Amino acid sequence: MAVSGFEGFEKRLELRFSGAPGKKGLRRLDFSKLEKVLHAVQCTVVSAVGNTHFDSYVLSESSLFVYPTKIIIKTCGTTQLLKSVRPLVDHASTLGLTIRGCRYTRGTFIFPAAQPYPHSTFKHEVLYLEETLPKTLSIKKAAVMTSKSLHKWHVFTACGYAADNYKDDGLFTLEICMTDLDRLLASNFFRRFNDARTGDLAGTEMTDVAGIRSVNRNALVCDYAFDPCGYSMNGIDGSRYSTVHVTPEDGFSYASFESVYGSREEFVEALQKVVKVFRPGEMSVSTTGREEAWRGVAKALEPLGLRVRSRAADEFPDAGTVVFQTFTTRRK
Ligand SMILES: C[S@+](CC[C@H](N)C(=O)[O-])C[C@H]1O[C@@H](n2cnc3c(N)ncnc32)[C@H](O)[C@@H]1O
Repeated sequence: MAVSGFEGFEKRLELRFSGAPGKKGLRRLDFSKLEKVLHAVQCTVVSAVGNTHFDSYVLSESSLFVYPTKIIIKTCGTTQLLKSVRPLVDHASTLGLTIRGCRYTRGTFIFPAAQPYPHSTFKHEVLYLEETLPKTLSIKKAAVMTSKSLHKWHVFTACGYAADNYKDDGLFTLEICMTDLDRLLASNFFRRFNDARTGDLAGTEMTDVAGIRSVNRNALVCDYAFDPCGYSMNGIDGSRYSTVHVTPEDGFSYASFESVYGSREEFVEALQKVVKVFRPGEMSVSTTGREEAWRGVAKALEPLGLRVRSRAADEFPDAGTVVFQTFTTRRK
């Protein structure tokens, strides 16, 4: 942990592959190999669950999702996420899979000086990715999407041939980053002193008490409570994942939510439920994929007292349209 506090803002990496012989693809990767990759990143698995579509792991610092031809790995704190790129590409190759696309995103760190190389600056991260990814991923773009506050959205994407470029599959990814959480609501993510319970049991209670279960009642939830505070959960619902992470400490409180949606109607309800769980003073909402996904976000947040402060949009190879919007409460 940084001397001053825990860095909640996650780094997120998505690697897309092709050529999976057999249905399981990357899911055939030995757990011991995954553990070694995570060791290099400096985190461990605390809980795991899977279904017919994918495997989901709650990590000591956020989450990992393994699909037959896609890996999403999200880590916070002072982890070195990008150290996973080379071993993941190499392991995939031993399974007959070739990397086709890479997407790396993150917000603005609360404690940037505590980040180790290559996460010390976005420039270092981009150079590291460019040096580490196979040269075949030659269509690249890196950009920092700005806002009226300190919050920025850092995006790097890379893919190979034009044929590997982004294809609209009707889905988009929603990523929410919330800071300055309501103190009373944040207290739901502190464990009772000496409660003598496992992280899983305490996590399940937090999921219910905080109202996270109601965000998607169809999801199978894998949750974990850290000691003395902190919470992570992965939800799995068919082929779709959702994930929530909470750093509740006052002064650097942070919570994130991420999921995949097919329609605006679907996600607007989830967005409102998530905001009610945390009542953040400030938040950002990033939508990646379908261009029109951002519409309706401001209207959904307005009744909850959140006012749009900025909106930025850009196009990325392998990702489609990214729209980054920031909000503040009226009390600010
Ligand atoms: C891993 S969780 C959630 C991470 C997520 N990115 C976030 O900040 O929302 C981080 C929270 O758990 C707490 N925590 C307690 N023990 C921890 C551990 N061994 N590893 C990581 N976090 C721990 C941290 O202080 C922090 O409040």
